[in-house]
Amino acid sequence: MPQKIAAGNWKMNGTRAALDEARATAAGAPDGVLTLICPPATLLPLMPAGLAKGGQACHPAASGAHTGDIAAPMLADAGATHCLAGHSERRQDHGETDADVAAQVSAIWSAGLTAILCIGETLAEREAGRTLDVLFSQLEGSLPEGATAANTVIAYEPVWAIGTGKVASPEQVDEVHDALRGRLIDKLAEGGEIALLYGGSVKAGNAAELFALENVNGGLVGGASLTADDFLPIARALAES
Ligand SMILES: O=C[C@H](O)COP(=O)(O)O
Repeated sequence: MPQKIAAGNWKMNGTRAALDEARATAAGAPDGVLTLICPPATLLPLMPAGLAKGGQACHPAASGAHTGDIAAPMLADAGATHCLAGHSERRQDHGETDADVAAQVSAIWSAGLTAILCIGETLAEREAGRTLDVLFSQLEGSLPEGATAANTVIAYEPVWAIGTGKVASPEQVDEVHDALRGRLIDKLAEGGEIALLYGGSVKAGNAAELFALENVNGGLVGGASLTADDFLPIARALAES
């Protein structure tokens, strides 16, 4: 069985005052689930024990003259075990291509971290009936050779559902996750064991029905991961699924 993962992405939110929420989340994290928070890099070394920690992005190089960037070994040094790659906000705001994302995933692996590779279609692509084509193409282009259940997690995040309050329906998520699972099994020896997360307006009220789906192994949660009151019920719903 793939690992169950409740992953929070704090995005560009949080100063030291937010560490109280991380502490409360760590204190209430349920057994049987990897509860992970990807805070801003400034908070990474300050995060409490009892939670897994992740970076939100990294540069493909291990060091060098890249002002403002963060390298995967620095994230590892600051306590991260995971790092997101290819989040749609990075693809949009920073023009990251599949090739850029693949280079980041390789860097994440080289630093001994697990990559959480994000893929997702826009509303226009969904309405044009291209959802699976887009996702398979992102998978092909942004996941290098060598993915295993230990070094890779895939997060399906429909762009139109991120931060909009519009969660994908269980039918839509089920269809996509089943297709992704099939593709991973076809391509990779450990494709059946790689955790598949859903992301996009996950909250306490919809978590249980999403996590009940066969190929949904957890969530990548943005807004509802910022407080323990919002995030813990999601992690608990996953533990009970
Ligand atoms: O990384 C998290 C996703 O972008 C989902 O964000 P959201 O839960 O605020 O919609």
